[in-house]
Amino acid sequence: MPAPKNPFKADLANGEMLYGCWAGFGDPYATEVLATAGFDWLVIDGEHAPNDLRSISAQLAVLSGKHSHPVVRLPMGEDWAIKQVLDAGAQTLLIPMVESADQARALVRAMRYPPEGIRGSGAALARASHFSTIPDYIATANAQMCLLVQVETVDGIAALDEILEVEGVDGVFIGPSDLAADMGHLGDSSAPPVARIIKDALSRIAASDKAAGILALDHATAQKYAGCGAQFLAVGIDVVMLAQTARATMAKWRDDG
Ligand SMILES: O=C(O)C(=O)C[C@H](O)[C@@H](O)CO
Repeated sequence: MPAPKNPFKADLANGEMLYGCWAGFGDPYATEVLATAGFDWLVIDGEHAPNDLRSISAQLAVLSGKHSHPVVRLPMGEDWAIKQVLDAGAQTLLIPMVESADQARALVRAMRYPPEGIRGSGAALARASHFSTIPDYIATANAQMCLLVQVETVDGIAALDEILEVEGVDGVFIGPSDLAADMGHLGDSSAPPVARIIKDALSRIAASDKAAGILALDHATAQKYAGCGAQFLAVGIDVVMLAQTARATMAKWRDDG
């Protein structure tokens, strides 16, 4: 019995359009609610949301068997952290601030068991192997690993062509907020210089053998990014959805009664 198939990795390779959403409450109950919406992928965000290994593991558990595929984002691409979340059962990682092909190659190796990589062998006690009930897990896990690297700085954009050549990278996600900040347009990813770079980057990624990904919170921008070649397209953040809906609801009753 092999490691579980990664449907998200397969759908990316088949050119499927995949719509995602950020899961930012750091809570399995909220992520389970979000999964009822039917998004193709959900980002369990360990970079900007209050997540730790326990909360990430709990969210992986509630998403097991559901349509929404869990994409775990780590704060940074550290080998030890990658080892922990893969053992917890993550198969798809989104790693921020990737700025070189060497960095991307190191991430590929960190996600794979030897001889292809350096992932520590601890599957015997890991949720990933269903606690040793998948006898062939370590022999078959590498093929199901899906690596999404975030290119979101001026240096990262400059290295994009080399990053696109790295075997084992499945997708490249352009981080509009951080890219705008690094370009001197903090808080404004719609600034013309930033928009031009994003458009060019998405089209170059889409023209490669990798999938292009990005996040947009308004429909028009998301459609524009899709038109530029974005294939895994995040179209919302759960925290923002709740905050905006709650405030609008109170404002309406305060105004209309
Ligand atoms: O740079 C970006 O934009 C991203 O990487 C996405 C953000 O981190 C996301 O949390 C929305 O702000």
